[in-house]
Amino acid sequence: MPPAIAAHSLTRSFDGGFTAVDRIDLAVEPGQFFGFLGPNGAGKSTTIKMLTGLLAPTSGSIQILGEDMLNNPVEVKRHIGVVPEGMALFGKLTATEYLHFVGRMYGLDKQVTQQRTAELLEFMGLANEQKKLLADYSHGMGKKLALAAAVIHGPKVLFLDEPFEGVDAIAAGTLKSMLQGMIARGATIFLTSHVLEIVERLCSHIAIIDKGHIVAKGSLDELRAGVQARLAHGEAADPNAKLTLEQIFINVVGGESGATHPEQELQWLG
Ligand SMILES: Nc1ncnc2c1ncn2[C@@H]1O[C@H](COP(=O)(O)OP(=O)(O)OP(=O)(O)O)[C@@H](O)[C@H]1O
Repeated sequence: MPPAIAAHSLTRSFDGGFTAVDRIDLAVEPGQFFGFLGPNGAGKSTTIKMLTGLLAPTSGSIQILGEDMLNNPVEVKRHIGVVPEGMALFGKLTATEYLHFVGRMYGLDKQVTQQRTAELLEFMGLANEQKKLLADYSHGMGKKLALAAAVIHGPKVLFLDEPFEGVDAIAAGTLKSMLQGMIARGATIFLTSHVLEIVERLCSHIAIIDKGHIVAKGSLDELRAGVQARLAHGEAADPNAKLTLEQIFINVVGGESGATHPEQELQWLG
């Protein structure tokens, strides 16, 4: 079986010559819950936009479920769902109108679209907000609706850019169990999040991008072993300590960040 997501030497430069994503390779196997991590500005959203056909790469290749994204984007988009950065909702529609539009756009018939719309709005706790225009939705409500829209056609591969940002704890719990249910039924999920406790609980495999380069990838245990081996050379390391994902992340990308030395910074601040 081909990987659910494969990218080879994927690169994106912007005007002025700045390269946000620099020759990255990714392979996500079917059924994996994959966490894509990195500091602010590392290139996560740019990568997701390329993988989902929202942004053309400068160079490199992308295959989704063995299908070439760049040569056959329409076929690929049938099988994927995406919650992009910024969500891209239509402010002048209600939630029901929006989900009907998205469902029909994916080719679902009217009855299935209506049924799934009602189920999704109920599931997301938005059933009482059906008359409100999306422009008047709160940020968290918009996130939940964007996720509903991303799954209405039952995608095999789901891309989520910060799905838990601004979502309350109860809804986050509901979303997590929905995503785990999708994985149990064979879907593949590619997710970015700065909430590392959630990523640690959900994701079996992880890649970390920093300044456009992949600096670590593998299963959580492989990443842990890599950092542990590096730390073993230092004096402060406890070889028996089980590193959290946050500790792994900070070890992999935190070295140059001013935030790791807060006592040296902003002395004038209170
Ligand atoms: N359209 C654009 N034009 C110029 N530069 C851009 C554009 N889009 C993104 N960038 C730059 O590319 C780099 C990567 O941005 P990206 O949004 O992919 O980061 P990110 O890892 O998702 O960050 P965050 O965690 O803060 O959301 C940043 O330096 C950003 O300023």
